Amino acid sequence: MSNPTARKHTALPKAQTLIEALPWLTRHRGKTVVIKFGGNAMVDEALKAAFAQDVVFLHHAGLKPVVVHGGGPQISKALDRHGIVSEFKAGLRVTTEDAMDVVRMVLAGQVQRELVGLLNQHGPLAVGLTGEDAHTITATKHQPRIEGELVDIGRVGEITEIDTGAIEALLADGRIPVVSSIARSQDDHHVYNVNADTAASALAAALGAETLMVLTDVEGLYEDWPNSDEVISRLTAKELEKLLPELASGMVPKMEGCLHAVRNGVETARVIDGRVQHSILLEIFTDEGIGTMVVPDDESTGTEGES
Ligand SMILES: Nc1ncnc2c1ncn2[C@@H]1O[C@H](COP(=O)(O)OP(=O)(O)O)[C@@H](O)[C@H]1O
Ligand SMILES: CC(=O)N[C@@H](CCC(=O)OP(=O)(O)O)C(=O)O
Repeated sequence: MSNPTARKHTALPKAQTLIEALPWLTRHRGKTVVIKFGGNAMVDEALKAAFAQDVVFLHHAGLKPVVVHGGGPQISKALDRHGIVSEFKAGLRVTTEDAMDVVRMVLAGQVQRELVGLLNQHGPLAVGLTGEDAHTITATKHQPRIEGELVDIGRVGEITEIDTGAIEALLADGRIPVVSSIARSQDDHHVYNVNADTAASALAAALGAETLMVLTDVEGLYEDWPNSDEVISRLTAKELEKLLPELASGMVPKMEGCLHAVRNGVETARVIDGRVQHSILLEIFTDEGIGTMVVPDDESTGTEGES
């Protein structure tokens, strides 16, 4: 027969881990966290399942997670199957009318459904929606300027308005909203393709979220990409603003999104490595964090690594 005292002792480290999390949980209880899960980070089944566990953990710990998902690689694969070539300009997908149908089908019908399914393995928690639903995200045609010229990239949207009503109602009902980055159009009765980083940051700002977390396929913002893998662990909005013109395509909407978020009331915006299992919990529970944290200018003197 096993010794009950020894059994209690082996469980002690688990109790200590829970107790260590107590100050963090007390500080963040009731706060909204917008988590962007990038298509490039959704690389295997175990990672997606661990992501769902982390989000459900935050929910049960009393936070209000809102998931915004990407799906760039998944869209490119589907377009390829339809014989449509993927082309990016200014980091955004050139989206013809035909491509838009595929984008919507993949984001809302495939990627979002899969995440909702994974989250709901833990209970009746997740509800999927797109920016079209209840006017959550409204956009107008986006025309980026490339070398001084306005360029037509099809049905790509620039967000003009966010209505947080549906998401707030779901949060109040104890649900986890899972949002696809498709917007209703203010110009016609069709829809727009919106970059998922941009959608996540606009939602974080409109919801008054405490944190925006962007999960991607690199460790964070590299100081001198692609020459070195030195990650910038913390920077202020002003410091980030200076860096923005030097950044390359994939990081541009992410870091612009982080800047927009912290300039509009979000306390911290973080870029973290979604290829690491349980990266959300690691970012939260380790003092130094594991990725890049952007803070508003007036918090530049805040406690190093405070999370
Ligand atoms: N300074 C940088 N630091 C890190 N990654 C960078 C940087 N500049 C460009 N990148 C690229 O950005 C990519 C991430 O963006 P993206 O491919 O759009 O990912 P996601 O699908 O997660 O949105 C990285 O894999 C990397 O190739
Ligand atoms: C306009 C635009 O580029 N939209 C993106 C939407 C998906 C996305 O942003 O996915 P990731 O986060 O995985 O990159 C696209 O069509 O790929």
